[in-house]
Amino acid sequence: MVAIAVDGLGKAFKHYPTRWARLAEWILPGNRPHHIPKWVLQDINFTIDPGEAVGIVGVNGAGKSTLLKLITGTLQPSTGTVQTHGRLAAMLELGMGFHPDFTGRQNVFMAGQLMGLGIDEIKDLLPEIEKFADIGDYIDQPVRIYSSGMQMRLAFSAATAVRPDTLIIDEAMAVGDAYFQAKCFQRIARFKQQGTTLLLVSHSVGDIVKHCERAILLKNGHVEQDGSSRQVTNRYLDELFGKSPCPEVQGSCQFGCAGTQMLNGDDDVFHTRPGYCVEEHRWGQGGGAILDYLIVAQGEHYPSRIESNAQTDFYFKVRFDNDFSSVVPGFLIKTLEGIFLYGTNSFIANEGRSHLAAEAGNIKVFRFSLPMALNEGHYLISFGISSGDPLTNLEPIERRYDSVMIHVGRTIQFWGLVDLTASFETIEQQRQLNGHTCN
Ligand SMILES: Nc1ncnc2c1ncn2[C@@H]1O[C@H](COP(=O)(O)OP(=O)(O)OP(=O)(O)O)[C@@H](O)[C@H]1O
Repeated sequence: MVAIAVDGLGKAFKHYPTRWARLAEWILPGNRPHHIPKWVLQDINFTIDPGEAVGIVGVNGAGKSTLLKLITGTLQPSTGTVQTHGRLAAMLELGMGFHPDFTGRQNVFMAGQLMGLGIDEIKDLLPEIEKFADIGDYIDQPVRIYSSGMQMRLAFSAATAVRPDTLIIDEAMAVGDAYFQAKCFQRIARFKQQGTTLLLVSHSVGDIVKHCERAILLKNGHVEQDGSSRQVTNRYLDELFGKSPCPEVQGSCQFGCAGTQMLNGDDDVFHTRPGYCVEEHRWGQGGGAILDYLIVAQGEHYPSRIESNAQTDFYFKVRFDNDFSSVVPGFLIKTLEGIFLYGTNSFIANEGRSHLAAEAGNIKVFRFSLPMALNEGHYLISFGISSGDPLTNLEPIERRYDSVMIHVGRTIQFWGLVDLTASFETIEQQRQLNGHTCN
């Protein structure tokens, strides 16, 4: 028996080209239809086994929420079938359909009954629901005065008061604060251990990889990929950031071959390289251009995954169109959320010893080498070339911010984003001697 079986599922919404078309269809029901079917899901097929944790990813409008609504029965399919087994709890949208004029407590009773619980059962569960939601006296206030985070707290707490066979969550937890989200994920993890099937829609690749072993990528209403969450989320990020595979330079040869390719050409091929982000921010005052880049780690060019702490070389090639008495290449790493993790330039990295000049027509390749002392995740790389005095006034010739995305693999060596390479020792500070304390 499977937990969820989706077979040939499709959903078309009615799209009316004009205001009058809707009216015409309403007042002339027997007449020809005045709408155009807008298919948002077509021919979706998959099964989910009991106890599996599956993430659904896809860009805005890909059909994720519609799929969950079809699975939970909130929407009726236009084609195909959905079968679910066991008790299903779903957090589809904020507030789980809470009535704004009723209090939190009254809403919990209504939601509990909709989930098939009896009044006495709900009464027994209420103290635990209140404790988990932790919204204090608001439980007796009308839901309309709740913040979105408070609604989500109460909704999650009520929906998961009894372990469901299948738990379906649509991005709803994003409105909770970090502490409450962690509490929710702890509960979800416990349910998973006890056999609950999980279906999770999230734009957070980290959450999908952490909580789901499998993921499904929806694209334009179709299943684009169904596989391990790591592979599928990588593909999703490629969709988001526009990675363009470049098979001729992928592989595991040493730097020489691609390095020669980099050195030889003078075309701008930056955007053709694996990991390139179409949404880069490219700017500067001119006088040169960053044409190409290469990443080498573990003996691989453009590795799809860099092991945490692996020594990594970032090469980038610059064409100079003007003469510069001093040029300064620079390099930055940020998280996908934009947190600036690390930046350096040739001057800082060489402790002030580096002085570089360039003439119009020169093409130069620069390299920053560093251990990828970061935790698992995706990061954005920026390259820059500036002119002027690195101590007083640098003018950007060209900067390609957030132009490359890298994926750093899992580590068990530290917690947090960055490996600050702490050392540890036990210091024996005090010794007891004959009842006296000696330092
Ligand atoms: N009730 C509706 N009537 C008409 N079109 C709808 C309706 N609900 C959804 N759609 C359309 O279906 C498409 C898929 O929407 P859906 O909300 O499922 O996408 P999604 O992947 O969940 O997006 P997001 O990441 O933005 O939440 C969108 O183009 C949306 O406009």
